[in-house]
Amino acid sequence: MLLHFTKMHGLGNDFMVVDMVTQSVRLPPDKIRRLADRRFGVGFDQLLIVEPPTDPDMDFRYRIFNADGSEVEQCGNGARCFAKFVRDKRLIGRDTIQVQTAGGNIELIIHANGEVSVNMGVPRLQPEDIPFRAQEQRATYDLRIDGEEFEISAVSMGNPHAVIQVDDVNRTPVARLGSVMEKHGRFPKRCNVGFMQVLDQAEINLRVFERGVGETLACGTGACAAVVAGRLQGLLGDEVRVNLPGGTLNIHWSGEGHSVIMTGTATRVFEGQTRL
Ligand SMILES: N[C@H](CCC[C@H](N)C(=O)O)C(=O)O
Repeated sequence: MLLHFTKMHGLGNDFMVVDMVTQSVRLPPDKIRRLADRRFGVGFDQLLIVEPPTDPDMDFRYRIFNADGSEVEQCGNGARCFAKFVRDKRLIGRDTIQVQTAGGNIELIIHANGEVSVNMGVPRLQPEDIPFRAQEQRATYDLRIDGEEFEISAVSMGNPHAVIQVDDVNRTPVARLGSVMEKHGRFPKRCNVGFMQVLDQAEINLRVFERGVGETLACGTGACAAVVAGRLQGLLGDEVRVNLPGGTLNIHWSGEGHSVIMTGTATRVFEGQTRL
């Protein structure tokens, strides 16, 4: 059985994108893990599946699997690549695309310059919606990681994020702290871990240790979660440039109850096929 796919990335966060509208293949977790392997398989941070919607108001359904085979609720960089993929494959003729995901429905807008804006929906801050174990919703929570006390924010963009403010992202032990924080007991579904260095009200540096993957070159939902966390602490304004190792995203959020809008590039690397 041949599986056709497109290799793409959003600021170096890389994806194997599979059209399950015109082809149909079963991809169990062990097969996903093998495909994710950069030596024995295609190699990716996430596998993105394009499917027909089950919600008649949506154009497509978008499923996301981490390199470890776990299915997750949302992927921001992947959403921009999803938009480019369905337009390039002529699976849709419009530049505004309504997409159903496990983490909530999102709207993708393809701009004339090739950049894509994604309405990522309203961030979820109530502990039970993240999910995060806490008595009440707060802007920050005290947490012990590896014997050290940290002040973190907890935000869901459909997927769970912890955000930790640091003085310098380049001097932060992201792998050590991220690997402990990802599995912290107060996040029942584990979490993505963002390390945010606030430069001023309109710009941050960010590194993200992703749930089920490890540190990636960029994380779209992580960028959204960091801006939400920073704004809730009065550190950031409505428009923020987020500098990630793989490039910069523009995030707009005008406060609680409003949607987060993420804008950035999407890149196709190559078309491929693999025998299953
Ligand atoms: N790279 C993705 C995030 C994937 C999130 C996944 N690691 C999870 O377990 O939630 C992004 O651009 O938003």
